[in-house]
Amino acid sequence: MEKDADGFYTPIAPDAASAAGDGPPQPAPNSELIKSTFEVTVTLADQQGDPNSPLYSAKTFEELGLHQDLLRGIYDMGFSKPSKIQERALPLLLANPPTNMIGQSQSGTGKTAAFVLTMLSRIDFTKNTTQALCLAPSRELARQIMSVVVAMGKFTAVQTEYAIKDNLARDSGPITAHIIVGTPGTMTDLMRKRIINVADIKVFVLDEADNMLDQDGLGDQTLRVKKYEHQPYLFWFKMLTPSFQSMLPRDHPVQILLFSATFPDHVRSFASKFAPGSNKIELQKEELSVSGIRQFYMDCRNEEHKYDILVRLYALLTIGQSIIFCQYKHTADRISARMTAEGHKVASLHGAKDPAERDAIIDNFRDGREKVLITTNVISRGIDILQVNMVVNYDLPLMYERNTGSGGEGGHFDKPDIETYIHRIGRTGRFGRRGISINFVHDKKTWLQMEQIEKATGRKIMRIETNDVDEMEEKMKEALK
Ligand SMILES: Nc1ncnc2c1ncn2[C@@H]1O[C@H](COP(=O)(O)OP(=O)(O)OP(=O)(O)O)[C@@H](O)[C@H]1O
Repeated sequence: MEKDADGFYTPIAPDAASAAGDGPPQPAPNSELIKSTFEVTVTLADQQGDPNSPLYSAKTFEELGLHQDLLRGIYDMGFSKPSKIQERALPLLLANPPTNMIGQSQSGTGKTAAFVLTMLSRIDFTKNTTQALCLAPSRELARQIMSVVVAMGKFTAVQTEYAIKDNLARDSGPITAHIIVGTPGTMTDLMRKRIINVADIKVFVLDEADNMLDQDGLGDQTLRVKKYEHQPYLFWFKMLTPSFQSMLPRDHPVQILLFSATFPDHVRSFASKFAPGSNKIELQKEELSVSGIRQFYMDCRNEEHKYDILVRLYALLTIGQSIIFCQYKHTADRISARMTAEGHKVASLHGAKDPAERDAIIDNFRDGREKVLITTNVISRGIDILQVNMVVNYDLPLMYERNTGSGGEGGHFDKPDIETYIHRIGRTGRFGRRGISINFVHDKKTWLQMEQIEKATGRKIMRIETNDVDEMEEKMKEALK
């Protein structure tokens, strides 16, 4: 397949975009071109035609035949041209009759706009009924997706509603919003109670689909089990997926869209069943993460040394914004309390905090009022904050494996969680920007785990000396240039 240097543009500030006034919508002024080097494979559901043909890619948003109101929304957001995934996916997503899609593209390459435009394009605004549902694994991501729906739909009559915890009044009546964005547990609950009416649903989107469709103990992957306490939405989805699907309307087809930066093999086949007959856009295995993210590691002596190094990095962490990932909520709380007591300004966010507090913490971070966020996997996926230029894996992401053998009760966290690693580091280096990630390793076991990650992702992870702060600073500043 031909390499395409044209697919990937940096955004420009929204206020610099051509204001959406009267007359035909105008693209944002030329933005700096960034070479897109990754390759995608397109497989068409009907096996007809050549997926490399220009017919299957759109170099401009106009070519897509989008409604003027949507074009105005896109340009108002400062987008001038489609990114590679948008260029490839949108013609397939918008074609009639609607076809399902499994869309894979690296973190920060613009998948959200692809599925949001599809939802908005398919809404019949003359009807006050729910016509599109979108599920995301965390409330933070659901809120972010909603902000894109609202921004892109700014010049349409779209009505939206959340299906996230504590967002609806207890006695709220039926929802009539065109698009509902939420998390699986609340969405399913509202569907069961018939507060959400699915009769007119045309589009159903699963963002971070591989995560939510991970069937764990099924098929030949019976041993690959993640521990639900650490990813409770997996539990929800595993329990609810079959009933969820059965709640969707049967009298007309629903376009099912599955998007993610990762689709591990054991999820891929289930995804194909969940979204039958889909067009597929897939990444090569060795291109799962973007090249703009420079990856480093630091050899720490022990757990306490990890903390010391983090504190020594503080000045660097606050040059832009940074996210520190821990395996456990209590670790995130402990190190943030300790750093705060020592006079550093940091925030911590995890799933045990109440919803209002979570919203305030992520909003503060998004607006730059907090510069360092210490967290768990809860925001490892999807969160798009362009100023984040550093990600620290204070603990490497690990997956839970059940013990094998007779009487194999319990399990252990020993195996690196490659997908979560790819998503975590993808919180930086968004849309062609540069970013750096640093892994803390502190013993042979963690070193070997990191080696497995390096092998699986095919990207070099460079060592940084922990006892030479100047070298540390120099290397990092160099990487961000
Ligand atoms: N065509 C475009 N022109 C300019 N900027 C864009 C364009 N498309 C998307 N962006 C911007 O790129 C950033 C990343 O997009 P998005 O969050 O959709 O990435 P993603 O592929 O969903 O990433 P992830 O896998 O991490 O969820 C966003 O800030 C978005 O506004």
